[in-house]
Amino acid sequence: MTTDDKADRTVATVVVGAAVVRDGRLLAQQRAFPPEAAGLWELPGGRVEAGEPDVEAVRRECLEELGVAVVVGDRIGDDVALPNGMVLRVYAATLREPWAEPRAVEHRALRWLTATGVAELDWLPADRLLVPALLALL
Ligand SMILES: Nc1nc2c([nH]c(=O)n2[C@H]2C[C@H](O)[C@@H](COP(=O)(O)OP(=O)(O)OP(=O)(O)O)O2)c(=O)[nH]1
Repeated sequence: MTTDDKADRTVATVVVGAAVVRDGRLLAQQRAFPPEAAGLWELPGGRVEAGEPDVEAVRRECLEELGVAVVVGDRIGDDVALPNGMVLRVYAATLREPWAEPRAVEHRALRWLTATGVAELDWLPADRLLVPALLALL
């Protein structure tokens, strides 16, 4: 086995998050499970599948979780290490149809946040580290 093979095996799984902004507000969603995360807030997103480009994963997760199509923009902030060995990587996004209304398909609630709301929300720990980068979008 070469050093490169070993490196490939240790690449962390990426969880993509979408920082969807409309009219100066950021979209956040409240987790319904697992019990230790229920009630905390996160960005729409999820695990990138094998061979899937990050941008495609952001589009897929937004369709699955919110029922809306998004246009994916720049990366936001740095990758954040998650406790389970994965990394959270966030991309800016906008609704492809600005009038579309996202729905909480798998989550407890959705909220469009002002800057004050972003600063004060009960985020998952990894997302809390991204708050300065998220505020810069608003
Ligand atoms: N989607 C999302 N996951 C986050 C964020 N912050 C954060 O720590 N996570 C964690 C929670 C989970 O451990 C992991 C992704 O979980 P997920 O349930 O969204 O992933 P998934 O859609 O691929 O779901 P599944 O296959 O596990 O059912 O990343 C965030 O802002 N968005």
